[in-house]
Amino acid sequence: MASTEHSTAATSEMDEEKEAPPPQDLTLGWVRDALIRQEDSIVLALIERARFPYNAPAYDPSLLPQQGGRSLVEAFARGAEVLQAKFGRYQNPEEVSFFPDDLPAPSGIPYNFPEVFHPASASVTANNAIWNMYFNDLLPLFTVEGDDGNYTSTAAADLVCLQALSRRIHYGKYVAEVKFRDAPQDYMTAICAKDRDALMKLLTFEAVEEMVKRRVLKKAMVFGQTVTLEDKTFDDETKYKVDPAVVARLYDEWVIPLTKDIEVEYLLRRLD
Ligand SMILES: O=C(O)C(=O)C[C@]1(C(=O)O)C=C[C@@H](O)C=C1
Repeated sequence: MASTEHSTAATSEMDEEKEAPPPQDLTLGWVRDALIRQEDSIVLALIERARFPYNAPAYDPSLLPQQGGRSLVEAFARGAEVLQAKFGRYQNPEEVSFFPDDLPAPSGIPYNFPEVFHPASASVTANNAIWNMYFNDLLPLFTVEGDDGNYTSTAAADLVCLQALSRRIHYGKYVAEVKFRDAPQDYMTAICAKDRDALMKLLTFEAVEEMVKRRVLKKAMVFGQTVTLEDKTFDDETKYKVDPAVVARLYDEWVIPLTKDIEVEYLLRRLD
């Protein structure tokens, strides 16, 4: 009996860790838990990318003339998206393509993902802004200068970071939908007036944002330590795999503001 109880408890803990599709009766608590889980993916993706130096040739379009003016990173991302689209990645409304114009029809295993989004709002995207922010602002902050020739592995690691950031930021659509359903009258007034400032004010919870920033800073410290068998204390001299301050800044300057932009854009189309 005791062992059955134990295994039941273990299963439910594992279920909490697993990423299940959003339920139809979405709650703000459920969406926020999903955002917390995605913090792990983002921090770990940055740590993986930081294993390689900056690797400038991966971003230089002149080095791959046969790719029609595209850098290795862009050509790799486009090719990876084509392959992943073919096997159904973008059937999941959580996944948003960076290059949607060139994608083939899916021929993967069919699955009925719950339709949570309002149809007119579903196509809202911030992927251009995410792409530009990642390469122009973020990447130089968490990679060291240098060239170790691992351009394709670098491009693959970049794409994992971009996809994790994109998924998190576009989760703003779930947040917006659930907030709209919870207080339709408040939101309808601002939507009808096309009042972006009022919408921004309605959907902002500063105390939650502060908690998110403190938590990602802590996660970058915990996940970014070098684990050894010796006892040691962590202090200002501790070297982290990615600077925790950069992860906090990523959320403060880009992830949270872009999530809020997605929420506003989603809501503006919510009554169409
Ligand atoms: O949790 C929410 O209510 C969200 O809208 C998400 C989020 C975030 O990006 O983390 C964005 C806006 C809020 O001010 C708080 C947090």
